[in-house]
Parts: sequence; C-alpha cells; structure tokens
Amino acid sequence: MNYDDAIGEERRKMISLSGAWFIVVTLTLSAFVLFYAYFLDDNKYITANIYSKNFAFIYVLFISTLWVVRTLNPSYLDKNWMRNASILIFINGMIWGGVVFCYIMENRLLGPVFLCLIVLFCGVVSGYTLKLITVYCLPIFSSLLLATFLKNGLLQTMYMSIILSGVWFIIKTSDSLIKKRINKEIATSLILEKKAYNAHHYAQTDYLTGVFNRRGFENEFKKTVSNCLIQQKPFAIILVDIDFFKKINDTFGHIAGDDCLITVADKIKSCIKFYASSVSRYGGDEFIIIINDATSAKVEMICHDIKKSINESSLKLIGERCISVTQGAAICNNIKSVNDIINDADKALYEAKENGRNCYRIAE
Ligand SMILES: Nc1nc2c(ncn2[C@@H]2O[C@H](COP(=O)(O)OP(=O)(O)OP(=O)(O)O)[C@@H](O)[C@H]2O)c(=O)[nH]1
Repeated sequence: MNYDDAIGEERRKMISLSGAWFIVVTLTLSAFVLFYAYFLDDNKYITANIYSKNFAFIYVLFISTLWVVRTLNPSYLDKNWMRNASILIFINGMIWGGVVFCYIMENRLLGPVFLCLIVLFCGVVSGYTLKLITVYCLPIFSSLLLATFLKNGLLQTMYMSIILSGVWFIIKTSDSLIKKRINKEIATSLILEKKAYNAHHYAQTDYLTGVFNRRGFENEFKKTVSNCLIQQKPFAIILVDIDFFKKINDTFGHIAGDDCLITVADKIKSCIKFYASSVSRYGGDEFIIIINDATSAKVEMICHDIKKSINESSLKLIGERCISVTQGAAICNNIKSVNDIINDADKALYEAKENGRNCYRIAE
C-alpha cells in the first residue's frame, strides 16, 4: 500500500467513525430536544419552521456538493463510499428532520452549535484532501455567517465565526494527525523491512570477508541450477584454496591470516565482477565461485586473472608477492552432471595441488 492509499484508507475509517459519532450525538441531542419541546416549550411549531429551512438548505448544499465533487473528481470518492455516505445522510436527514420539527427553543447557543455539527460532518465526510474540505466548507461557512448577520446582527455573527473557526481547526488538525500517523507507520514499516533485509543478508554473508557464506552459496547454487534447467545454459564452479594458509597463520599470526582471507576475497570479487557470477567462502581458506553461462575459455581466463591478481597482491602484515592460490574448476554442460560438479572441481583442485600449487586445473 503506498502513501496515498494509506491516507485514503485512514480517511475512510475516519468517515465511518465520524458518521457513527454523529449519529450518537444526534440521537442524544434529539432525545433532549424532544423532551424539552414537548414538556417545556409552548411555541414549538413556529421555531421549528425557521430551523427546518436552515437545515434543509444545508442538506441540499451538502448533497449537491457531494455530487459535484464526485463528478469532477471521481477518484476521490469511490462507489461504496458514495453508497455509505448516502445512507448516512439519509439516516441523519431523518433524525434531523425529527429534531428540526421539534426544535422549538429560542436558544441562540444551541442553534449554531447544531449547524456547526452538520458542517463538521460535511467537512470530515468530504475530506479526502484539505483543499477539498476548504472548497466544501467555504460556501457553507460563508452562507451561515451571512444568514446569521442578516438575522441576528454583528455580535451573533462574531460568535458564529469563532465556532466555525473551531470547526475548521478540528478538521485541519484531524487531517494533519492522520498524515503524521501514516508517516510514522510508513517509517516503522520501512525500518522493519530494512531489519528483515539485514537479517536475511547477515544470515547469508561471511562476517570476515563480506562474500556469501556456505548458506549463501547453497541458495546461489540452487538458483543457478534452476536457471541452467530453464535456459539450458552451462555453468561452472571454481574452487579457490589459499596455499599453505596454516603456515601463514602460524608464522604471522591469525590477524595476518584474516587479512590474507579478506585480500583474497577482494581480489576474486574484482576478477569476476564483469561476469554473471558469485563468490562464497566455502570453508576455512577455501572459496567457491559460480560462473553462469560459462565456457571453458571464460573459466580459464577467470582462473588466470585470479592467479595473477593474487600473486601480485601486497598484504600489510605479510608483505608483497607472497601469497598464492590453487584452483580447480568444472563446467556443468548438462543437468545430469549437476550433483557431480563440486566433486569434479574438488578433484581438479587436488590434481592442481599435486601439480605444485599456485596453478589451476579445469576438469575435462
Ligand atoms: N586466520 C584465520 N584462520 C582460519 C580461519 N578459518 C580457518 N582458519 C585456519 O585455516 C587453516 C586451514 O588449514 P589447512 O586446511 O591445512 O589449509 P592449508 O594450510 O592452506 O593447506 P593446503 O590447503 O593443503 O594448502 C587452519 O589452520 C584454520 O585454523 C579464519 O577465519 N581466520
């Protein structure tokens, strides 16, 4: 789900919530008004007439704006949303009809408050963007202010403006709260995604050299074999073993040994970087390379580059031109030989060692 979808989803939730909230408030208030009207007030029908006109006006405005917005920009309001909103409007219309009919108080406070509740509802319901809410609320707000000014004078209008500003503030705050929460959720999910990625990455990486570890190799090998099956292209395995590594460790110490492993891994990486390939640490001083789409010429060239590059390398603690590797390679031309390929490369490595080390051999 992208950012806009998440915001849309949140706003939809808010619409349902505000609808439910509005019904509860309306029911409570109407019960109160009904009680007041029938038991305490004598002029109920006259006042009811005045308020019913106001409410009817706002409802017509609300519904028509809803339709205009929907026609102009259908992506803001989907079909289900329209249906739900219409049901809400209908239910509220019925309730308000009852309230208006029975609304007989000459109370200057409660009138605007009721109107504001409707405006708030309209604003939140229509609020897919703050811009939209502004377009939506401005005519309602201004007509309310104008009507109040003409009917009740300046003081009442100022009083109404304060209430409307409050309503506007609530709408604006709720919108920025939604955005803040979504931003936080997105940030959290990005962190989790990164953590999962890191866990996956670390589980497959050799801590010392940064190349794949044995588990990483298994995965790479599986991928290569399935590619080989699908594309019918040969692949090759090269085993690289550091010569007399134990001696390096014993003579120069384990830190020098580590340095040697890191250098060999780096040299191998740079020799194979232009090929579809991967390198993993297979054992203590042994690396294994997978070359996709391999030919014997390509494999020979890579082995040669690795030998040359490692022979020429210089190590901080050991010095220059003092390490070498022996390599054994095998090419898998048909799927039958997949299981044997590592054994073949191992045999070739053994033969190369027998041959005096610092050399390579490719299995026939
Ligand atoms: N410094 C260091 N040494 C390691 C690490 N892992 C394994 N080793 C050492 O690598 C050495 C491997 O020894 P051998 O398998 O006999 O290899 P070798 O001395 O190169 O012998 P050949 O392969 O026949 O040339 C052992 O002494 C291990 O202790 C490591 O991460 N760091």
